[in-house]
Amino acid sequence: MAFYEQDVGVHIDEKKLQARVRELGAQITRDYQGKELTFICVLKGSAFFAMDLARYVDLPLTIEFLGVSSYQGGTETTGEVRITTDVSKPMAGKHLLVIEDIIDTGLTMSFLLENLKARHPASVKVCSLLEKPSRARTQVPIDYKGFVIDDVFVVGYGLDYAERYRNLPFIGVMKGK
Ligand SMILES: O=P(O)(O)OC[C@H]1O[C@H](OP(=O)(O)OP(=O)(O)O)[C@H](O)[C@@H]1O
Ligand code: HPA
Repeated sequence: MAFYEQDVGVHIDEKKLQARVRELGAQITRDYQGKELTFICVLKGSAFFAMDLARYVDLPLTIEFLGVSSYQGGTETTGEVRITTDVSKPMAGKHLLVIEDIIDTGLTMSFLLENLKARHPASVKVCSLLEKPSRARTQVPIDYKGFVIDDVFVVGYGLDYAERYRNLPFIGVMKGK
């Protein structure tokens, strides 16, 4: 039995996940023709998604990482979003695409959009693999969306529970959470 099977069930399998990531990459490629794009990968959760997506984007692409944390190990947000690592360059004049694994309450993304817009980029758009609309506390625009999910705590493909399960190649659901 694999290490996760007792606690985690498959929610979106690897094949479906990769097919959708490929479609999103093609859509982004079409929409940003003629432009230079900057991915803002929101750590840690979006790391796996962002790196797969980048391979499907056929454009000149700069990759920046921005670390934020608000769940701090549990299944409920603390409501306080903290930047743990900032991007390495000024963002003024750049076309930014913020890459997230999940928009749950929306608090992280709404904080990030306000923060990034204050840096005077040419544009800011949002790409999130998952959206959990039933838990939204604030409305955030999602320009590119992978899947809409129900109110379940998901793990895998970057998403964690107490730092575990990020390395699963599929989206799983925690049994009993
Ligand atoms: O819409 P929200 O309710 O704000 O939740 C979404 C955020 O929560 C998770 O990050 P977390 O704070 O757990 O940090 P991590 O990515 O390092 O796991 C996830 O990666 C998003 O960034
Ligand atoms: O469902 C989730 N799983 C893991 N991390 C999260 N951060 C917000 N929602 C989730």
